[in-house]
Amino acid sequence: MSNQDQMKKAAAEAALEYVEDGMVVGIGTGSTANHFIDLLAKMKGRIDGTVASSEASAERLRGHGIPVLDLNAVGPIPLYVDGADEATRHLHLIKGGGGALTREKIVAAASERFVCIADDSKLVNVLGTFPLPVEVIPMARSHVGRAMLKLGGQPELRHGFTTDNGNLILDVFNLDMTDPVALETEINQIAGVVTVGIFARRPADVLILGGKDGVKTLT
Ligand SMILES: O=C(CO)[C@H](O)[C@H](O)COP(=O)(O)O
Repeated sequence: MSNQDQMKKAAAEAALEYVEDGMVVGIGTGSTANHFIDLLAKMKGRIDGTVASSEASAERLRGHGIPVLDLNAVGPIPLYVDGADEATRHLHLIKGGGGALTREKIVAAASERFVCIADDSKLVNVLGTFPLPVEVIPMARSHVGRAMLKLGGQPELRHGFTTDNGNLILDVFNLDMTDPVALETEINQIAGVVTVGIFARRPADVLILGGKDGVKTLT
């Protein structure tokens, strides 16, 4: 396992502390979330089930014999655990590197506590070095692309990729993200945008970062 992967795993392990008996746990997507799934398997008898943010995570959960529930069949979720592509000290995030941003944002919104887990290379002062994923309805691809250019970004279609919802992803480079709440609101309002990968209006509540000197928690 690479050093970075060990740091991801250490963050995932620390997140287990937030899991309580009888909980339904929201589960993110990506390599850090996968560590969390594998670790959660050891305590699967203690939770009521999970809600997955992607088909890939649902499949991994089921592979461990962990029940996966429909979000519509559960009430508010007490805990959501997921990774991020970038995070700030204000717990604002960029997500969607794995293309699961829409379901991730839905599960995060439906959750009372969002614990974000990452290796500490993801911590940044200002979001935006990582290209911003935007999920778009296919017929709106060019329209949304032009809107991104107007905002000062350079959109690139994620070739050969379709989301779990049947949509496309534009990865947008070089956006000014000094006010992530305002930019999230602005991009959300563009017709054809399903979800923008800025998680600032609903930031994480806890950020657990694995590093070479152990795990740090920001709240
Ligand atoms: O937003 C995501 C998927 O849509 C992931 O959380 C993000 O891409 C981080 O992935 P990883 O844990 O593999 O570094």
